[in-house]
Amino acid sequence: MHGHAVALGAGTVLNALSTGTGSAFAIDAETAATVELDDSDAVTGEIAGTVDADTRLIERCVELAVERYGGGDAPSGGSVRTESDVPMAAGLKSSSAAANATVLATADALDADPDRLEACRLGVEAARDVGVTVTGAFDDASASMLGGVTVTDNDADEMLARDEVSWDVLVWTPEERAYSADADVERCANVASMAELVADLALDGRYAEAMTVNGLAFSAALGFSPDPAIEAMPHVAGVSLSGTGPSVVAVGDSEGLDRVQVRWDERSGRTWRTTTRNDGARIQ
Ligand SMILES: Nc1ncnc2c1ncn2[C@@H]1O[C@H](COP(=O)(O)OP(=O)(O)O)[C@@H](O)[C@H]1O
Ligand SMILES: O=C(O)C1=C[C@@H](OP(=O)(O)O)[C@@H](O)[C@H](O)C1
Repeated sequence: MHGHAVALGAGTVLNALSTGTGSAFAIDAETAATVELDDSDAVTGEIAGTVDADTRLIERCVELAVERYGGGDAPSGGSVRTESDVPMAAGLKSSSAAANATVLATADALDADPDRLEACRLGVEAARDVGVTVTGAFDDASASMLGGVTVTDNDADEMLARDEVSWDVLVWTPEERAYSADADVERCANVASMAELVADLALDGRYAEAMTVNGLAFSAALGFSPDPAIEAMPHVAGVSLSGTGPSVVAVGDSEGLDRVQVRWDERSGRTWRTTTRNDGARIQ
């Protein structure tokens, strides 16, 4: 029984670590998952291009999805392999993209075509089970699954708003990695009043301004330099540290982003261009 699906990476509008309310937007970077189900009594995971990466998230996603969509004589085991354009633990929602793609690929292997939000909640449950998240990251997971920009309550796994956006996007991804599970949650709690302001802006549809305020607050709270954002601000609609970092994302028009790219190209790491996506994850 074979299944295949693709889900999207995302950038941050509001980091949920402070208040539980979060917001993210899907970008044109994809993670693909291929699932084979059998009666081997165990699920094994593999992440293309890595040797010692943590495969527990995708293995747990297969287990939960088989339980949910498999019925009475469900297969007892299988394998899952992901291939991803989304850099791991760089703030661009690699975990949400991997979980969503794996849940949908498992459903595909079982000939199911689940409701996308329900499938997304299953990936969030898997992320909580294996401890790769602080709040469950329903904000990131819903943007990755549905496309567009979402605003969510991560304590209740509820959607507060969803919109379509069409921005060019510039991303700076330094070499370092920052696992969400290691983030300093207490420092994030200190900027709760700023996070509330960001949520108000986002719920008003002022996503790009919300992002910029978020970036200043959370780069300070999490100990990242605000310099890349300050350089970008005169030329873009919005710019923020993405998630718990280290990537920084800027959105706006192409000419403004060109000007910022010249500056960010001088930094170590990778500066790359993409766009927002409004179509979300798909079974293939
Ligand atoms: N392509 C992938 N395949 C399987 N698991 C992945 C993949 N990418 C990320 N993960 C899981 O997500 C974890 C990183 O999550 P996190 O620190 O939240 O980073 P991000 O901000 O990129 O989501 C990894 O340790 C791994 O468990
Ligand atoms: O683990 C979590 O609960 C979260 C992690 C952060 O994202 P990253 O995983 O991109 O760092 C943050 O932006 C999100 O709102 C919630």
